[in-house]
Amino acid sequence: MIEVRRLTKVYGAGRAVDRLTFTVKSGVVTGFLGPNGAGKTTTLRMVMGLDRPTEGTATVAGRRYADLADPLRTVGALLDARAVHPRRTARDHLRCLAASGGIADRRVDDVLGLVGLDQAARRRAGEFSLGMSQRLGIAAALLGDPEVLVLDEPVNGLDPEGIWWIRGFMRSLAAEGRTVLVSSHLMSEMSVTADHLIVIGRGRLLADAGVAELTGPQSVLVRAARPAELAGLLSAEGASVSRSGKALTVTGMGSAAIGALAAVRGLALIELTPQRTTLEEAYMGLTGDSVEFGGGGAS
Ligand SMILES: Nc1ncnc2c1ncn2[C@@H]1O[C@H](COP(=O)(O)OP(=O)(O)OP(=O)(O)O)[C@@H](O)[C@H]1O
Repeated sequence: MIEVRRLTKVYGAGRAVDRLTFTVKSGVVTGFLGPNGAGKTTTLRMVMGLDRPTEGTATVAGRRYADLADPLRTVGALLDARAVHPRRTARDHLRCLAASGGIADRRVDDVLGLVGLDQAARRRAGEFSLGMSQRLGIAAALLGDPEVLVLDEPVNGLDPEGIWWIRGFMRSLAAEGRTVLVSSHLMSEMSVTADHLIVIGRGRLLADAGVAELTGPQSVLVRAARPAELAGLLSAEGASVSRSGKALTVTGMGSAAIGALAAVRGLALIELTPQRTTLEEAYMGLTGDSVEFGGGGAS
């Protein structure tokens, strides 16, 4: 578990992170979303003990990073995949990290296998593609077999195969009961990867909710030959109905139930369409006022 309480980071006159409070639970993938400059990396660096909070706390498994008895075995992070010695082989890079954390050499081969880099183990890390570098970074994060994983923009710049692999890998780590926090500025990516979302803008918390919750309650658009009759029937069954001409917007009842009720009463339907706010729309609505540099027009 990761717990962030009133976490604040001030740089000069600006607040990169502003009294942020949230909890990241185990067993699910939690997306950490926000536009560029929202404060995601700064937050993750404070969680990992790389930056000191101006105020507030960030703890992993109940302790600040600096107070962890065995940090590599508690939390692993991918913050900058290119932060490797370019002439060192992938294997040697991991062996150095393992040695510094008192981790046995054989774990290096285990993690290289886990991320699919066994064939590239003796190649220099400086020759790796971005996708391979991301895999190496994830291997490093997994060295201590930690219960908590923090990944900063792991799919940035990857091709579809690389994205697909990382997505599945994060899901499998969460399914093992680990805590997985992954940052992104792309809602489209997080909507297919994460179960839970923490959305920030200008350093502040904008939303902390399940993916389904963020899209709001589902409504169904129904067009019927005899709309007044159908509206009365649906209302009597407990649905909320608003009417505009032949079109009804129904909440509180799914499309299957609406179709079944109409069929039983012999009411012809012209259209029956579930309406759902896309996550992208929900995200734009949340972060619209908090982007650093808007695309034209007023900011
Ligand atoms: N070392 C620093 N000194 C001064 N300002 C900083 C520093 N690090 C970050 N900032 C500022 O803090 C704000 C948050 O930056 P941060 O990198 O945490 O955002 P982010 O959400 O990770 O953005 P991105 O998606 O672009 O990586 C930005 O306005 C940035 O310019």
